[in-house]
Amino acid sequence: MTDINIKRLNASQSDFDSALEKLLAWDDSVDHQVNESVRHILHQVKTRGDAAVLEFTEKFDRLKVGSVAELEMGQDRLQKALETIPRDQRVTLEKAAERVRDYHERQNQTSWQYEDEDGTVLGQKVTPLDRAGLYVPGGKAAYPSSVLMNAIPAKVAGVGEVIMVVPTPDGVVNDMVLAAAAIAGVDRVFCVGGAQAVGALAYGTETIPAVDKIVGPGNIFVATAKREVFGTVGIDMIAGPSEILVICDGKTDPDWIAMDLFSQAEHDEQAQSILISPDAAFLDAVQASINKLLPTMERAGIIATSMADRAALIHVADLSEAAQVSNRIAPEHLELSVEDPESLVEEIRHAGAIFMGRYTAEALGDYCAGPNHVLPTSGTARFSSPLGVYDFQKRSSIIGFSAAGADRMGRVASVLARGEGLTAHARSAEYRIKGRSD
Ligand SMILES: NC(=O)c1ccc[n+]([C@@H]2O[C@H](COP(=O)([O-])OP(=O)(O)OC[C@H]3O[C@@H](n4cnc5c(N)ncnc54)[C@H](O)[C@@H]3O)[C@@H](O)[C@H]2O)c1
Ligand SMILES: N[C@H](CO)Cc1c[nH]c[nH+]1
Ligand SMILES: [Zn+2]
Repeated sequence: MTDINIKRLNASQSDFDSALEKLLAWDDSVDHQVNESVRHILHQVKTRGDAAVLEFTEKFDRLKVGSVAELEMGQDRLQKALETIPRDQRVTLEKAAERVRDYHERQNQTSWQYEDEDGTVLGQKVTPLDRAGLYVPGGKAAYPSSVLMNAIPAKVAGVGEVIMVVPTPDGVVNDMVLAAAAIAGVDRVFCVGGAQAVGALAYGTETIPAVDKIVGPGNIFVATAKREVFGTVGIDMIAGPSEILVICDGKTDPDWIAMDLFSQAEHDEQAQSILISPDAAFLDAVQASINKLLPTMERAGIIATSMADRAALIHVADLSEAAQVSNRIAPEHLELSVEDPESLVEEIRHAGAIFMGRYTAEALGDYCAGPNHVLPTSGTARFSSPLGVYDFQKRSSIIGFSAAGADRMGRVASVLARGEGLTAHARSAEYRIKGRSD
C-alpha cells in the first residue's frame, strides 16, 4: 500500500484562513448532485409511498422484496436475535445500555409552575413526542451502538411509539442491531435506509407510519434528506459523516493518536480527522505512524480515502491557538490529549463531545461511556447539542389568571393591544377587567 501524505497547514501562514475554509468545505458539485437525488427520492416516496420505498431499496441496497411488510422485523424476530447472539455481545450491549440509560435519566425534564401573589398560575408542561422515528445507519457498517444511543433517550423521555429504520444492504440483517433494538424496547423496525427511509418516516406510506420527529445519524444522503423534510417533521440535528479533532501537546504516543484519527476515518470516505499540535516534530511522528499502521487496518481503503481527501495536520504556536482553531471548526468530537485538559477545556466553546486527557479515547464515547454518540457535525456544534432526552420532549406554557390577575394584567394588555391597533385583542382583555362590560 502506498503512503498517504496528509495535508499540512500552519496557523501562522498568511493563507491559513482560506486553506482551513477549503479543508472544511464540501465539494459544491457533489453537494448539488446529492441534493437533486435526495429531492427526487423524497418526492417519489411522498407521492407513491410503499412502491417507491421498494424501488429505492432494490436500487440502493440491492434488496428485492414483494412488499414493505416483508421489510418489517417483528418483536419475535428481535427477541430471537437477542437470544442467539454470542453471550459476550449480549452482556456488553446490556452493560452499554445500562450506562447510556443512567446518563440520560439525568437529562429528564419535569413540568414546573409557580403562583403570583394574586393567584395567577404560570408554568411549563413537559410532554413526550407521540411517535419518533430513529434512523440507524447501516450502509458501510452496522451500528448496534447507534440503536442504543437513539432509542434509550426516546424511551427515557416516554415517547409513545418508537419506529426504527435501518438499511440491510443485500438483505444482510445484523442480529446485534436487532438485539440492541430488543434491549432498548424499540416498538417497530423496518429494514429501509437512506433518503427513502427518511421520506417514509416524514410522509408516512401505506405500511410505514409517519412520525413527529426523525433523529439519528447517517451518510450525506440521510443528512440531506433530514434537512429537506424539516418542517413536515422535527429533526434533531444534522449528524452526518463522522469527525474527530485531536489537540495534542506532543507527549502522547503517536500511534495512539494515529489510531484515534483512523477511528473516525474508518466510518466513511467523507469522514474528517484533524490533528492540531504546537509540536511540528510530533506531527511528523503521527504522519509516520499513519503510514506504518494503515496497512494493518481492515478498512484501509475507506481510511486512506478519508485521510487523503479530508484529513489535516495543523501546526499552531501554542495550545491556546489550537483551542481557537478548534472553536472555528466546531468539531463533532474533540480529544484534548494534553497534560492539563481541565485548563484547556476552559477555552473550548464549540464541540459536540469533549474527551478529556490522553486515556480518553473517543472510541469509548462511541460505545459505552454513557453520553450520546449522536452529535452535531459539519460545524453545527456552534448551535446544536448532543442527541438527548430533551430531543424527545416538548414544552407547553401554562397560563392561568385569577380574576384579580385578569384585572391587573388586562389593563396592561389593553394598552399594548390598542397600540398595535388590534381592537379585538384589547376588548377581549378589557371584558375581564373588574366593572367593565363594554
Ligand atoms: N454522527 C453520528 O453520531 C454517527 C454515528 C454513526 C455513524 N455516523 C456516520 O453515519 C454514516 C453512515 O453511513 P453509511 O453509508 O454506512 O450508512 P447510511 O445508513 O447512512 O446510508 C446508507 C444508505 O445510503 C443510501 N445511498 C447510498 N448511496 C446512495 C446514492 N448514490 N444515492 C442515493 N442514496 C444512496 C442508500 O439508500 C443506503 O441505504 C457515516 O458517515 C458515519 O460516519 C455518524
Ligand atoms: N463515531 C460515531 C459517531 O460519529 C459513532 C459510532 C458508532 N460506532 C462506532 N462509532
Ligand atoms: Zn465511531
